[in-house]
Amino acid sequence: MTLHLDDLRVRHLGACRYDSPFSEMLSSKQTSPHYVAEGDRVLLEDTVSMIAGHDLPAGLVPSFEAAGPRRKIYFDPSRVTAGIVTCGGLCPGLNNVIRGLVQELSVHYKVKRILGFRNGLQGLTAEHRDDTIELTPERVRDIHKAGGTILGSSRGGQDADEMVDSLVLRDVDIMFVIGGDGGMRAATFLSKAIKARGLDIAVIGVPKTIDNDLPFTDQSFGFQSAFARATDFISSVSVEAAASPNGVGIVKLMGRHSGFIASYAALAANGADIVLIPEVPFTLGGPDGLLAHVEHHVRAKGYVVIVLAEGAGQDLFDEHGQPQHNGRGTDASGNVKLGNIGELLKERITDHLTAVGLAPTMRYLDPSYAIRSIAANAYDSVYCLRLAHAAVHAAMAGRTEAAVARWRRRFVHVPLSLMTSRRNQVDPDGDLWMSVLETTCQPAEFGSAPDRESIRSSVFSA
Ligand SMILES: Nc1ncnc2c1ncn2[C@@H]1O[C@H](COP(=O)(O)OP(=O)(O)OP(=O)(O)O)[C@@H](O)[C@H]1O
Ligand SMILES: O=P(O)(O)OC[C@H]1O[C@](O)(CO)[C@@H](O)[C@@H]1O
Ligand SMILES: [Mg+2]
Repeated sequence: MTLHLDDLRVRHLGACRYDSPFSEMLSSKQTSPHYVAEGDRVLLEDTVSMIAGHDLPAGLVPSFEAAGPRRKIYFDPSRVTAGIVTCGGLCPGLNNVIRGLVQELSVHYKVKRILGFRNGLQGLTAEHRDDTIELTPERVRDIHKAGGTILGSSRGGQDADEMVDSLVLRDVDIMFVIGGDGGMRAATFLSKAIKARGLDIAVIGVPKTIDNDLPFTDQSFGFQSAFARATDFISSVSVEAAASPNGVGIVKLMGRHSGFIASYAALAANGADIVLIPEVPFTLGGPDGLLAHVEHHVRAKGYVVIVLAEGAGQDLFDEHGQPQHNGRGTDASGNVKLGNIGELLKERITDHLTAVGLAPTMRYLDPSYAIRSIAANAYDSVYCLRLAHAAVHAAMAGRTEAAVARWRRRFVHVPLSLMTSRRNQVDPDGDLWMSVLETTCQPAEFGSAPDRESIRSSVFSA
């Protein structure tokens, strides 16, 4: 998908006429390696060949609007009511973002009121629209020390007009949606319904998910905290497997259809022999298959450690007649339910090793929610705070139907339509996966795996 400058422009509600509380501080700000001045833009691409490929003057190559405080703002802060909602799966840092939004809105912009809508976007339905939490700096003082979200979260669809009615009835002028791909779709959906009704309400998305499956951001917040926590479980099964005859240590990690958590956790723990991710299909049998490779490790060093992304090997269920493990169907938000690849591999590895006389000692861990229900680590805490600041500046400046993100280490405004345009996945031909192969010394592919694109399209078609 070739992007042009116009594809990266975000919608503005109108002219900014009010003085910003930051206007004095900004008077001397210039673009530098450490700051992007108001009006300057951040390049989408960062190699000479990619830039040259556009054959355009610098000002016309694709670029994002820089995030950050403006000299003039669209809303009169004294008349602003802000709303905040958290949706989808839990993620370290949700409370940090809420706290950052409340502090910036209250302390610097001195907005009139901040409402926390409960339990995801269902909190914007007629049934729940009045069940809000008044958010103040005192109320959020210590919330960043705990995982989860003080507002609650949920999955499932809501009617756009009903949600817009709630914003109107609660006098909300700016709405912050903290969510993953689903939440960003919801924010898009909400923004378009607001525009269709000619309403002056800004919607700003703060991209969230441990999966890191969102595009146009360096990383989604919470991802680092989650994969850091996952390394503890990899270390545990490595100790267990190494101390057992024919030890087989397996850790199954979240990440839905993206293998970032498994890849980064394996690199961080630096102890895995095999990493399996959704983006790289594998076969079980045959001389080059996974089972033969597992057997090789057990024979050569007495044990094997496998880091398994929950979305890996989904194509195997049909081929291997394992419907009992295959979730099939979708969750309330329409996300495909994954088959339990951990159970399938446990069974197939146990059968294979037993058949060749290497009865295994299986050590299997599925940390599942343990890696996403924790508080944010120091890195994500800072990242969440700065995303929150950027989100408030964007909303107060009348940007809408946009998300705030960090792109090539600069904070930028990304059109919501781009945030949901594709799923961010590990590139099997990219440098991250190359690092995994260099670290594990596993083959680039196990057996003559099916065509990657056919796997990808079949998994994501639901
Ligand atoms: N296609 C869609 N159109 C409109 N709204 C959607 C859509 N998909 C999801 N949503 C809304 O976004 C909310 C969250 O979506 P979802 O449950 O998929 O989690 P998410 O935001 O992707 O987060 P995570 O991936 O971290 O779990 C849903 O409850 C629903 O309100
Ligand atoms: O929260 P639920 O509905 O159990 O969904 C779990 C899914 O949510 C995530 O944690 C975030 O999308 C995925 O990694 C995981 O597959
Ligand atoms: Mg999602």
